[in-house]
Amino acid sequence: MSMALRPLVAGNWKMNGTKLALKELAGMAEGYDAGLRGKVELMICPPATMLYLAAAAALGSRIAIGAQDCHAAASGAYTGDLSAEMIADCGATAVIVGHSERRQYHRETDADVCAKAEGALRAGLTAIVCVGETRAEREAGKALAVVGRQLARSVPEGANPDNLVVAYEPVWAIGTGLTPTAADVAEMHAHMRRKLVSRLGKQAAGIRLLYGGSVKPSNAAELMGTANVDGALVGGASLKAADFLAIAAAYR
Ligand SMILES: O=C(CO)COP(=O)(O)O
Repeated sequence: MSMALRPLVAGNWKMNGTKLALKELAGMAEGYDAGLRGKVELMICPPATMLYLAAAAALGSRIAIGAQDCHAAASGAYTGDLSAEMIADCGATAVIVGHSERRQYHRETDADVCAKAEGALRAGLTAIVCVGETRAEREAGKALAVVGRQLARSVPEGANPDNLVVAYEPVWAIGTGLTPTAADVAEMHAHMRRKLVSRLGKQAAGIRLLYGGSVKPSNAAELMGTANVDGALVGGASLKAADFLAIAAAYR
């Protein structure tokens, strides 16, 4: 944890949740107000179908709402897509871009991710840019190089660090119950910090670097306590208020 940065614990609900899940959000808001507010920022990224309702429900609780993807353009003939402006119009304040599931299943390239991040910044949203190596890349000793390259190509030149969050999500750790060691996370996050500072300048020291991939209540304190880890991007364990709050409680 970097002492100077306000930690962020964000939940990515992926393609889970109908409006019934708003009761989990209400539970999160209740737990947040009862002792976590002021210590950690919380965000939930529900499916796009829930953004408007979730943002309205989260009003007053100060849990931020984000989307999981956006199109790079502000508007146009892109059937089925959503622009960052539309996401902002729903009351969301952030959007995840370049999640490995988008890179894998939708063949998004670093250039696509960079254009989406630019769209997010244009619309006044915080861009949460995801990077991470595959198992084969880690086993080949290429993890640092792969993530360094993704960062160089996916983070917009001249981005304002205030509106940028970077999430390190090793692909092999997502949904598998496997996590890197704290030493591997520390090495990767220090590497990411150096790369971002050399690209964006000194203010990049203020960019929050999240770890994501099988974060659970049982491993949150160790992962969140690692140098240069300024929070978490949580998948499965963000679907239930009790688990999500137990992870955020690493910052209590
Ligand atoms: O992909 C993730 C968050 O974006 C991580 O998912 P899990 O926490 O389910 O491993």
